[in-house]
Amino acid sequence: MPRAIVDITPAGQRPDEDPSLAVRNNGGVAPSSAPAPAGRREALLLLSFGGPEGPDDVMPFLGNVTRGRGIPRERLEEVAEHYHHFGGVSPINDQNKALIGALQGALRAAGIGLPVYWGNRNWAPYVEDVWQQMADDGIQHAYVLATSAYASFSGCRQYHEDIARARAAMTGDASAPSGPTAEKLPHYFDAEGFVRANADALAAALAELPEELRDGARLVATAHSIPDSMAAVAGPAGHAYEAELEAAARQVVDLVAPGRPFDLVWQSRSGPPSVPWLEPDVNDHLKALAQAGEQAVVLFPVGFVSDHLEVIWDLDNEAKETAEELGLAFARAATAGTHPAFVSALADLLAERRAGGEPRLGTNCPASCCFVPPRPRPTA
Ligand SMILES: CC1=C(CCC(=O)O)c2cc3nc(cc4[nH]c(cc5[nH]c(cc1n2)c(C)c5CCC(=O)O)c(CCC(=O)O)c4C)C(CCC(=O)O)=C3C
Ligand SMILES: [Fe+2]
Repeated sequence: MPRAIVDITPAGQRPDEDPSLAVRNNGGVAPSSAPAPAGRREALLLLSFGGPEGPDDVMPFLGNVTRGRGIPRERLEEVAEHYHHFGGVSPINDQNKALIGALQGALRAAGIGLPVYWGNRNWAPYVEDVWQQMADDGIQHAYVLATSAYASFSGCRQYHEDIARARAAMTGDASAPSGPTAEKLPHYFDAEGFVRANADALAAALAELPEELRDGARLVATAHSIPDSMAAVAGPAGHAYEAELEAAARQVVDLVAPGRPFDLVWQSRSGPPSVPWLEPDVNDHLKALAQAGEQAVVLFPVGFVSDHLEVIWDLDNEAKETAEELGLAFARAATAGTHPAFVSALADLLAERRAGGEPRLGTNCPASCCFVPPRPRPTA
């Protein structure tokens, strides 16, 4: 069912102009540089996007995702079709459950006895409900692992806002947040295990191509397109989304084929055509490659952490079809998923944060980092 979403940041104000908005990081809790206090009851929370579990969920889910974000109706209907193609079920929920299972194993193995919870922004289990659950269970502090490795409003700041919203929902009063305090774990695009997982997948995808095409195949990294205006404010100095993606893709390729060139292109564009988003689109890029005489491509969606709907629809259906029409040999690398190196990198991030030290970007973000002004919403 759709859910009333409380506005955290009033429209028309910037956090650096209004100091009361500057504490939204980590739900209003300044990240600590000291080690976790002994005896504090802590948890790890996997915070994700959420996805529909059946046909009737699809439209309410899309309503939650796009509320106030100016996405045209036609785009929603088109995306709804993608979900209906898979029975109205997003793969992202099972993927998150699998990641939680793997994380529980890794934490046990590392002797970190924290329970792992799961909450989402756009679908059940909602982050507000899991916050109440953690409070009921006596959890005092949550380390929040978002299912995005990068900067940007969508990938970082919006997760901070989710935490703030969940803490505000505990009392129904945004000025009196309650429940467990929180620290979001930092961006992990450059974590060795994330890079290793993507590199293993890239090597496996390359090996799917006919042998004579492998050395010449074009390596193409993909990530979710975002509006130019969102890209311009990503990170403390702007454009951190693109910079982090470029850095991650470079490291991935260097593990497989040191120094080999690659392209970074964008997928899953949304929004009205009048609004510029990051380009080129992956399909346009494939056309340009074919025109330039390329014979084979390997796509690696380094911008995502699991093979969710936008990966399997936009790449395995659309981009693959484009490549076939163009006569390009095509392979698609898997995302990090539950690769053991990735899972242990995530456990390391948690251990690092619990040990204290300077909080890194993603945990501690400047007040207006990744800030995209909310669109004014119609008043009820
Ligand atoms: C940067 C980024 C990530 C990666 C970081 C992260 O993972 O957080 C991401 C992930 C995801 N995006 C997802 C789904 C959707 N994203 C949409 C819309 C949008 N995404 C955006 C950006 C991103 N999105 C933006 C700027 C919009 C426009 C609306 C707005 O300004 O907010 C829409 C609305 C319809 C449409 O227009 O496409 C849907 C359904 C799913 C779930 C897939 C599944 O169910 O398996 C996942 C993991
Ligand atoms: Fe998205």
